[in-house]
Amino acid sequence: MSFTGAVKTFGSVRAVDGIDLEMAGGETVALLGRNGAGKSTAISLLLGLNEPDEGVVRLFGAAPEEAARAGRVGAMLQDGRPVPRVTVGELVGFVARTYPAPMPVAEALELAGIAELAGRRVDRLSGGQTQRVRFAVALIGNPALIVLDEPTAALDVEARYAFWDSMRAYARRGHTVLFSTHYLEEADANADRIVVIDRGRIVADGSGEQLRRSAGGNLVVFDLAGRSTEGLTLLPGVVSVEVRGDRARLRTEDSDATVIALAGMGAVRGLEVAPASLDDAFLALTSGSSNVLERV
Ligand SMILES: Nc1ncnc2c1ncn2[C@@H]1O[C@H](COP(=O)(O)OP(=O)(O)OP(=O)(O)O)[C@@H](O)[C@H]1O
Repeated sequence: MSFTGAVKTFGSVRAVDGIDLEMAGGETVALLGRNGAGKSTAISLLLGLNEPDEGVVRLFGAAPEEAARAGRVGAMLQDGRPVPRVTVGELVGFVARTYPAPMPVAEALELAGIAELAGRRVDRLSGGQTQRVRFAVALIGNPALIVLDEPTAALDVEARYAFWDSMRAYARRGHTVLFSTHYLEEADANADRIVVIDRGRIVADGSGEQLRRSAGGNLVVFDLAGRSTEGLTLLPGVVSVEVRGDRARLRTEDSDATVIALAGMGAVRGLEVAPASLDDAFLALTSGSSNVLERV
C-alpha cells in the first residue's frame, strides 16, 4: 500500500498534511501519534472512506475502495456499535458471507481468542470481548492487510496483552498489519516498524531501536538549582534541552563531552546519565515536550 503526497483537510485543519508512505507485504506497522495527530484520518484514506484532497493512496496497486470490495483488507475502526440480538457466531458468519474467500468462522473466533463466546449475544459482552469480536470481524475475510485503529483503547492491561497475542498470531501467518496507537510501549512491542505522525506529517519511520537512536543516545539530567538554562543547547553533544521542575534534561549524542562541560560550569548537582528511552524519542519527535504522554 502507498500514500503519495496525500493531503486531507477539514476546514482549516490539515489532518493529513502531505504523507508519503509505503508498506511491504508481511510487515506489522504501528502508526504512532498523539490525540489529533491524523492517524484516523490517514486510515480513513487508506480504506477509501475518505478521498484525499491532494495526492494518491493505493492499496494493492488499486484504488482503496476496489481493494476493499475485493476483500483484500479488513478493518477494525474506533466506533461501531454491536448489532443487537445476534450471537457472536452469527455475526461473524454473516460478515464471512460478504467475502470471496473467508476463513472458517471457528478459525476466526479461535484466532481472536473468543471461541467460547460463539453462542453469546454480541450486545451482552464486556468491552474487551466486544473488541475481540470486532477483531474477528476484521479478519474473517482472510484479508492480506488488516487495519486496526486504536484496537486496545479502553482495554485493561490483561485484555491488551491477550489482544496483542491474537494480533501477532495473525501477523505470523504472513499477513500485513497496520495499527494506530498512542502507546509507545505497544508500538515497540508489537510492530516491526513505527511510523510517528504529528500534525498530519510523518516525523519518524523506523524500528523502536532506530527511533531511540534518532532521539540522541543519552540523557544527562541535573538539578538547575536556580541556574538559567541559557546556553545549555550550545554545550557539546547536546541535541535538545527540556526542563521538568528544577531538573534540566539534556538529550546528547556525546554524554562524556556534555558531562565534562557541565562539570566545568559547576553544574553537577544530582547529575545522572541514562540511555534515552523511547518516550524521550517520541517527545523529541513530536511537537512539545510539555505534553503529557499517555502510558500503558
Ligand atoms: N470529520 C472531521 N471534521 C473536522 N475535523 C476533523 C474530522 N476528522 C478529523 N478532524 C480533525 O483532524 C485532525 C486529525 O484527527 P484524527 O482523528 O485523524 O487524529 P488521530 O491521530 O486519529 O487522533 P486520536 O488519537 O485522538 O484518535 C484533528 O485536528 C481533528 O479534529
